[in-house]
Amino acid sequence: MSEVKKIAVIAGDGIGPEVVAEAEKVLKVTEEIFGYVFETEHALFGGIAIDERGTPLPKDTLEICRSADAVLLGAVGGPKWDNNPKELRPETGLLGIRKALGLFSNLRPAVVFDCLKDASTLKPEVLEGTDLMVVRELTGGIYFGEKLRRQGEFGEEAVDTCVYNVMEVERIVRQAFEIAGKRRKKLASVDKANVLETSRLWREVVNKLAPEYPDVEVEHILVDNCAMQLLRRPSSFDVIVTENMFGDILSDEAAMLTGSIGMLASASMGEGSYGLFEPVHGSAPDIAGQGLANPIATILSVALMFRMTFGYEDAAAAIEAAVAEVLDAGHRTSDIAVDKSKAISTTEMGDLIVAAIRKA
Ligand SMILES: NC(=O)C1=CN([C@@H]2O[C@H](COP(=O)(O)OP(=O)(O)OC[C@H]3O[C@@H](n4cnc5c(N)ncnc54)[C@H](O)[C@@H]3O)[C@@H](O)[C@H]2O)C=CC1
Ligand SMILES: CC(C)CC(=O)C(=O)O
Ligand SMILES: [Mg+2]
Repeated sequence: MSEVKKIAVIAGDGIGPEVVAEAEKVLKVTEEIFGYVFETEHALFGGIAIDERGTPLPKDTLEICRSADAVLLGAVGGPKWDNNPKELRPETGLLGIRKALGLFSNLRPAVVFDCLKDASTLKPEVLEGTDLMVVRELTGGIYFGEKLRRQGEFGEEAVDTCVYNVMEVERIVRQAFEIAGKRRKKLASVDKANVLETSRLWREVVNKLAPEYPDVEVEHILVDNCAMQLLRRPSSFDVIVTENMFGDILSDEAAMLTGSIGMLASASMGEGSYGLFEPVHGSAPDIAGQGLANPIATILSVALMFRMTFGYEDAAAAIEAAVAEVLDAGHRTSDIAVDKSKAISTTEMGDLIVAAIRKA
């Protein structure tokens, strides 16, 4: 019997439970077809944990994640909690779990499916061949810096502080170089070095490490230019490495290359193979509870888990092939449908992908 792999499952808020339910169907069919064994343990997290336990990140949830081999997360957040004090916001729990688990490296692949080119707002010829990976520093920068309010010369002021140290930059840049070395050997380092001191440190570190990776071509690009070039020449990008906030923004922009943020998976890793796997998107309160959510981002996050944490390349490839097969057959959730009248539901998309895995 295959070794039991423990997966902490966090559904979260909004569409989180809907898309995680589809991903759990994929876990089950993988056990059936490939003989792998998963022990899942659900944990409360985010807004629902605030409501039920008075904190977005209960201690037992962190323990469940720490004792697992990997974490599958849906999404957290919603208008209900937006005006809470900082410590009672779901997003604080998200930043907290990333920091607590040492997950400094957020990998966000964006690959254009040929059959989905018409789902993008960009011209098909511009999208041709787009296959990029955003490597986002995930536990530093302005999201984790000091935040305060104070009385200034002109009334109340708010302050957000951005800090990066050499160690934080080196470890994410090294990962990005190594990833680029296994891909098309091009690394675009994105910063705002013409203004920000943290970006000047970032660029110095990239330049210091570059000689260790002579086969990787390095491009330094300012974040505003990169945001524009992502729409102008997306297929020219291989690996993008950048700090936390820029990566957050650019990876959502990359969603439009693929047709929808409902297509974007992610892996949050530390130095080892342990990881937290979640869709790039959020809890989508505007469509929650309507069966509209595209589960593919979460299902492809399971494929990333199989590949990066468990080494189950066969199962990872089977999931990715099943997603491609279902999309090639013309099945679309509303976010990627040209003819919305033909759109299928979250559960129908999940069932079709499971059937395609089973049939393979
Ligand atoms: N990792 C996480 O848990 C994240 C949580 N959030 C939280 O989510 C909440 C909503 O944030 P938004 O800015 O609206 O971002 P969002 O990513 O939840 O939604 C942005 C837009 O994309 C659509 N969308 C998102 N996922 C989709 C899917 N799977 N299928 C189809 N359409 C999808 C939504 O309907 C919405 O129109 C906020 O509370 C935010 O803080 C936002 C990003 C990440
Ligand atoms: C709380 C936010 C940083 C979540 C988010 O937007 C993300 O991780 O992409
Ligand atoms: Mg984001």
